[in-house]
Amino acid sequence: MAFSTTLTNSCTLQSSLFCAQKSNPLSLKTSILPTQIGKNFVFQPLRHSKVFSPNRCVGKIEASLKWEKGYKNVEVFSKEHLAVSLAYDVAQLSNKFIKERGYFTVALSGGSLIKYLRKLVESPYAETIDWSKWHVFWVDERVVPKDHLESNYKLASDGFLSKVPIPPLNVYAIDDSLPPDGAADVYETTLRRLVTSNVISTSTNGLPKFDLMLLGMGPDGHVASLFPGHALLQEDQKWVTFLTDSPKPPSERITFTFPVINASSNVAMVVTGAGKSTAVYTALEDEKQTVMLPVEKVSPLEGELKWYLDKGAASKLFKE
Ligand SMILES: O=C(O)[C@H](O)[C@@H](O)[C@H](O)[C@H](O)COP(=O)(O)O
Repeated sequence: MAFSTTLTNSCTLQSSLFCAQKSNPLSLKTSILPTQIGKNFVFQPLRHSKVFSPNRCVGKIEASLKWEKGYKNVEVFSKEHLAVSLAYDVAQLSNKFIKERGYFTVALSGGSLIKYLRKLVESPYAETIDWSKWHVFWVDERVVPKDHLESNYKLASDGFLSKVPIPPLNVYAIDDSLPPDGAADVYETTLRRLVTSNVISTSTNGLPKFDLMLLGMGPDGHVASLFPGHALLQEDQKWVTFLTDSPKPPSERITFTFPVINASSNVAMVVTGAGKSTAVYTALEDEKQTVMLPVEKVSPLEGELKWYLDKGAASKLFKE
């Protein structure tokens, strides 16, 4: 429950407000959530500056808002403040897990997530995080060469990994010489080896338990390469699987399965843009749809899920 620690430290006032209204969290929009004036939201100051690190204060995150809904922790930021907050939280988790276990295992998605990690490569994190203990994986990857424009590895390497001193052997790209089925099998074998050697923790049900999984979400509610209506949503045996019919190009991909995603210690769901507001609303509102979006299946069994939204992605949550 590492995120909880961060949240409690940073937001005592809201936590008590949220607890008081937890039975109907969306009613918060009429009380402490923002009112909409024209196209702008008015945010209430939320955080106690005395419990912030200096860096957190510099980011003016007091202009964000947050509420809890059961296991779901949700924060809404400007895009800039989202990057500041995400970096702070990732750094906290990195320190915690390196202290506890000697490693920090992080699984990345592709997409816009990578640009929201940009503050991690800046001061103070660039100097203070013990990058030598990081082990980096991909939640999903397109089966293309590593230098291909569509490669999630290339995206992360160019925008993040090349800027920090993570040992190359700790960065687990797919074997891009293999077809999708072979690449998925080899990736799962790698995970099994790292679970055996305790680099990756193990959940009580014997699955790899990543310290942090960083997920994006598509406008259709997909996460990783697990798309609406696809048979892989039900995969419960494999840790890593493949598809050759991805509705989002490129068609050939490998992906972690939901059991592995939900075995994580921490899942950060980083979602921005008004184009995703309907899927965000569907995922966070109470009345369950007959057909669940993939994102609704993200529910860590022994861990913590936290949503990082921008105002566009959160916009439907605030409508009366
Ligand atoms: O390989 C992929 O296509 C990505 O891993 C994908 O799952 C991504 O995370 C979401 O589509 C969100 O992407 P955006 O944040 O760019 O919308």
